Amino acid sequence: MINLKNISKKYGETYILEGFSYEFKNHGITCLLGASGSGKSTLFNLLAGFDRDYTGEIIVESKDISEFSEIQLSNYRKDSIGFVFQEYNLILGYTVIENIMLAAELYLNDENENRKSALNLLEILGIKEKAYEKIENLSGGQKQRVAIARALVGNPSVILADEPTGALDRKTANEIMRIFSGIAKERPVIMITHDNKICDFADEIITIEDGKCKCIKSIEDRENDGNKKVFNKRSITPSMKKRAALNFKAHFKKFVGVAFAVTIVISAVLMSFSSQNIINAKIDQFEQKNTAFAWGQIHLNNERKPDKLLSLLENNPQIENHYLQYTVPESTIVLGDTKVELPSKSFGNIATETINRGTMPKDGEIAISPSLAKKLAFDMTTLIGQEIIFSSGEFTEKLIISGLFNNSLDDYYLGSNVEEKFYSTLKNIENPVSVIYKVKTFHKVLEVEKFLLENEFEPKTASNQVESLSITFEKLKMLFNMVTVLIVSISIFICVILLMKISGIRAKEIGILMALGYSIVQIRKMLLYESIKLSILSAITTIFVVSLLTVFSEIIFTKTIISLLQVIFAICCTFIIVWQTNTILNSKLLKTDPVIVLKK
Ligand SMILES: Nc1ncnc2c1ncn2[C@@H]1O[C@H](COP(=O)(O)OP(=O)(O)OP(=O)(O)O)[C@@H](O)[C@H]1O
Repeated sequence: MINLKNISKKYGETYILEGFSYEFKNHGITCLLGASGSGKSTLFNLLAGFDRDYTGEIIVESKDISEFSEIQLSNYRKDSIGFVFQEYNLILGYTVIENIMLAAELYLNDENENRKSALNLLEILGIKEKAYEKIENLSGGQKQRVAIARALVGNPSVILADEPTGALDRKTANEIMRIFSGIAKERPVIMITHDNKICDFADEIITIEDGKCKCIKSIEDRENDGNKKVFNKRSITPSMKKRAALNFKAHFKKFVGVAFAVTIVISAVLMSFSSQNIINAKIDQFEQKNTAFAWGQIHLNNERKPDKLLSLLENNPQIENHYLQYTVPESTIVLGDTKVELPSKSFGNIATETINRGTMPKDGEIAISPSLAKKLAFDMTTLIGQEIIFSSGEFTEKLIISGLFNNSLDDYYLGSNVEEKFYSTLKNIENPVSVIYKVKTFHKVLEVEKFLLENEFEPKTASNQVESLSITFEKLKMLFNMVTVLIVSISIFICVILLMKISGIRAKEIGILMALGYSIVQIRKMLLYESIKLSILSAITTIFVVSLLTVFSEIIFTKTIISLLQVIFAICCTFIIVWQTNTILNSKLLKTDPVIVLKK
């Protein structure tokens, strides 16, 4: 049935097998003994069709396997060979029956029939009661029985066993060998071993010496004794979708781990964007409340014409508004029956005043000093929000008191629009006292101030407060960014470790599938379905985590800090990252060398 003709195999310039020839008998156990490094595993890999780099002929069931294509080799492993390994090479996370059905599915598409034949084999091997147990809960001997059942379920012509008792104690090893003796009645069992005691069960013993075969013990070939078994082969295409689903179930915890790790990375990035949102929102809020901080004022000397300054302000894109200020005449403020007369004054820059109650005046508002407030009401705190009538010359306007600012004199500040309107009603105004300007954004105050100083104009601004606030905001942003970078780094590290670990486990599984006779096309399909499932799971995890973050942010910041666009971005990113990473890992997995992974 198996005839090795003049096999030569070398690594580099060293021949491991050189003119190795041997014809295996059609049944019985053949032990391949030999010193370590003599070439036993090399021969095993050639017989299995894992290694094609050799000369000579390997004739199995009248066909030379050296002429097989990759697909034909997969079919050869599926139809002709049943593998048993020292380390069992069963799929962890699968149950006993699932491991056996993994091989059975290659022959028959009927789940019930496959289950029946798997249970039947388990009964023969004495572990039927373990059928629905997870592989990791079995003893070494039980695992090897499962591996034997898996090897037999396809009814192979040959059993190839690599140190099948190497991990077992003597008693269990003998039990397993008795099973092999039974199997060997119908087909050849070729077994690599170091263990001389195992050879007691062997019908034939061969060894490799100087790359050639040396027969130590032989039996009469009983090929023509009329008991030759006929190996019926049915070949079908197993459902890789179903296989992917089972894998997904078996590795669910690991997949969830990966999904969460990726989600945390994405959420960390999202939080980084959102923290910028929070900071910007806080700055905006502050600016809204403290619009006067954006004002600067430049006093004009009599001899200095304001034309150059006005043109500088006009052309500066940071400036939102500017106007000339004049000395204003006496004025009156009326609140109900109370009327207060106020002297002539020039407006300063409210940005440099300290507001101790309420806010700085905006459009249609006025801020007053405490001494003036006292003249208007007994309890000055009640004044905020009240309406007064301000009049001076021809100008009369109803204004709301926005706040109280620190000043010992009877003084007031008008909202900028009111102030500007007021100037337009003044007659005979020729000499402006100062120019006042407003920058568009609060944190540009310092930039504009620097620009004016460079042009030899010295503005009066609230630069000290603005600077300290800007530094605080910057530090806050930096802190957020550092925390984000830290979280992202840790998450990426966890992701890489998890994916590498999963990849290692998966490589072994891919090796097992290859040994069982699954083709690369089938394995690629299975990995594709798994990738889709993992990517969807990761996207769902992201939706879950982002929803939680949104709820928390609403509780903590009392508003949504993550926009819908950011959520969609996070979900898409998760899907793409997982999909891409998987595609790269899967292409590496498909290049798995079963020889290497099955030996580990
Ligand atoms: N991929 C390889 N590249 C180079 N040399 C290799 C390779 N695989 C095996 N060898 C060498 O070929 C020789 C035979 O190795 P092989 O694994 O077949 O021996 P073995 O008889 O199975 O040994 P052991 O009983 O220790 O498993 C050794 O000297 C080994 O170093």
